[in-house]
Amino acid sequence: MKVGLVGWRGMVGSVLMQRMSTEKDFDHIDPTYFTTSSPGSIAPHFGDKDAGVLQDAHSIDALSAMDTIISCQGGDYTSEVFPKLRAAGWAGYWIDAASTLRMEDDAVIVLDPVNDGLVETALNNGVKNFIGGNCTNSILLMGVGGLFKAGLVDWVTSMTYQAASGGGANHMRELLRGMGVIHDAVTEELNTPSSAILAIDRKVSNTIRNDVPREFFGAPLAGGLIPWIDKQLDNGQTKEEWKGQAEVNKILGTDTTVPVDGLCVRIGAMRCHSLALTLKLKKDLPLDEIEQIIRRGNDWVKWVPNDRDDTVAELTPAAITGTLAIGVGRVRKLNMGPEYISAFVIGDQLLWGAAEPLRRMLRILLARENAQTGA
Ligand SMILES: NC(=O)C1=CN([C@@H]2O[C@H](COP(=O)(O)OP(=O)(O)OC[C@H]3O[C@@H](n4cnc5c(N)ncnc54)[C@H](OP(=O)(O)O)[C@@H]3O)[C@@H](O)[C@H]2O)C=CC1
Ligand SMILES: N[C@@H](CC(=O)OP(=O)(O)O)C(=O)O
Repeated sequence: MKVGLVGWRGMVGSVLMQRMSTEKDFDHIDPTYFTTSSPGSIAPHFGDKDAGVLQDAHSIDALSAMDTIISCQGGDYTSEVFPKLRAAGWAGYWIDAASTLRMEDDAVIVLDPVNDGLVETALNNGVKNFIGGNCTNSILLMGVGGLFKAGLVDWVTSMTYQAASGGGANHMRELLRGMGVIHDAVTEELNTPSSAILAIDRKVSNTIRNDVPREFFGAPLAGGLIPWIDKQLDNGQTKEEWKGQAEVNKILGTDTTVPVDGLCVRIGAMRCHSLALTLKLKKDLPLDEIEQIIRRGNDWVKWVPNDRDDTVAELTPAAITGTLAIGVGRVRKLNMGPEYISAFVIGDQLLWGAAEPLRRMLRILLARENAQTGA
């Protein structure tokens, strides 16, 4: 299969290349690398394959030669190039990390451990556009998808704690610079055990207000949080919050909309998104049964018992970052009634939240191609 890779050197694209190398995906494809900035330069050698030189990511002719294109280049690129490519008659598979096409009727939001049936049906029906979901929603469903698939969820509120990486590489750098600025302001006092903590705190507060950089986030993130992610909508939701219900229901292919809503908050984690959930179940189930349903959701659920030691050791960004595990813990019955449960879900937003569903979609296409050719 001739596979065009656009956006391979960006943050999401780099994680995708790492995962494709680890999983030996390159053994099964004939890769061509595209660039918006340096066509003609030497292409990278992922999977030890010589791919010649970088092709122009705006060349409809060059793109049209591909059977499948995977783009991590971003929404502006998709908006500009995708319609031209289809208008030129290209009938290949388009796999994309950007949100641009997600809610289109002729596109499926791909998260195969949760919606492989829907993906299969779409392929059989000739659908060609497969788009990765919003990171928060993919992590939510990788965590508690078992409950949704069992038809047990009446509604869910999702209060999120989202990492800097969701904004991109510059946002991660800004967070780290901010941490450094704060530390620099009180280094001397920190090295003096007798210094007064309230004096340190006063200096830190002033530094956060005045000196922590905010060019990319628009507010100081280091030492704080920002309870707003993405654009403002007329109904008071942020765009990130709006995506919750829209995407979760589309991923699941629900006939009746399951309400999903909550507040999305940016915090000073690097690349792990977390969600504190309140789920109203359709019936009162014992906790051990709920645990089994969640565990059976998919192979990546890492169940964390609701006790202190396990939670602080296993249900944190420090434990989850860089792994494909989706931590699910703090599951207990809430005071509101026996059908109300809490859950805390955490995952690496560059893996399941961005790159992993894309490479798995490629694998699904390769498996179909092999089945058709008898290879
Ligand atoms: N960040 C996230 O968490 C998520 C992002 N997405 C989607 O993925 C898209 C890409 O996001 P992300 O990977 O963060 O974007 P990046 O900004 O990291 O990369 C996008 C492109 O920028 C160009 N670029 C310019 N300067 C550099 C540089 N110094 N290093 C690397 N690339 C550079 C590259 O294009 P070229 O090689 O052509 O110059 C690259 O492909 C987003 O727009 C979004 O639609 C989806 C889910 C999550
Ligand atoms: N908006 C997400 C990251 C992202 O890229 O989302 P989307 O793929 O829906 O645009 C965040 O900031 O954490």
